[in-house]
Amino acid sequence: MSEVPTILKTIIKRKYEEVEERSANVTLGALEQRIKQQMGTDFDPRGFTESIAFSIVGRHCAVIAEVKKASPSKGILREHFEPAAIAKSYQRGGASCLSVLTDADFFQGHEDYLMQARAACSMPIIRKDFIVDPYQVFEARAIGADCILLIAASLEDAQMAELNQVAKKLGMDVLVEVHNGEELERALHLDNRLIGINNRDLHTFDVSLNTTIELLKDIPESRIVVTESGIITREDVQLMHEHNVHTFLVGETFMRADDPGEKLKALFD
Ligand SMILES: O=P(O)(O)OC[C@@H](O)[C@@H](O)c1c[nH]c2ccccc12
Repeated sequence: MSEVPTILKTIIKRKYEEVEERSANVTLGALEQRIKQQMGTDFDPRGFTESIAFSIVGRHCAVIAEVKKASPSKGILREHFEPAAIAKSYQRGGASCLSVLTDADFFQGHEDYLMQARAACSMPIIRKDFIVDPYQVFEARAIGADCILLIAASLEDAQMAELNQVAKKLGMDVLVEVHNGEELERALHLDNRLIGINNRDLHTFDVSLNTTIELLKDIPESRIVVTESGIITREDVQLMHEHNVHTFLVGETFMRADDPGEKLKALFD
């Protein structure tokens, strides 16, 4: 693997500790039990990839709208933070899916935020966290996540393949995130349709939409490309459409707006 950015290293180190702490508290068996009990209820997977594919066919555009209170690079993004109200606003605004940060230490997220957002809408949700262990994948399903994020930069090939399989077995979809050619090549070996290209460089926090454009040529038509981070203006959206990228993951621009769903409409309608 190429060099892992320092912030990511710090976060990942903490995640392994977190898994230890959490699994001592709630066993994997207990999580499996909870998942079983919830079968046949509103917790059943909502079809994340399917919702995106449906929006692209119907309106040539799919937006994964993020619910994020803060980030390590920007600090607090939204003081008045109510995940249920934000989810409703996003649904009115025409989002296809939601992304909810559950990491507490670096993004001020929480599992409860995902559950609150999901109960308030009918959209599928990705658990936005740093997943390194199958335990977290079970945890994601137990709280109602429909999709998980796997960050290629922080995972070995075998680990990524295993986490991908565990997610699929539980009925969830997977978004594999890459930032360069080497990570993309590894991601393409996975049996998975959604490829996220993060425009944010985790070494410098610089954002460049060229990251998406440059990596595109190596991605087969059968995959769905999600451009992630740094989408701010209608020109940004237009630029992506010109390159045949129609799926967007947007956080900060919406979180800084009074009404996130209205901002979504203003950017994408
Ligand atoms: O807030 P932005 O610039 O619109 O970016 C959203 C999303 O791409 C970003 O939050 C993100 C991309 N990959 C991540 C991995 C972990 C945490 C967060 C992220």
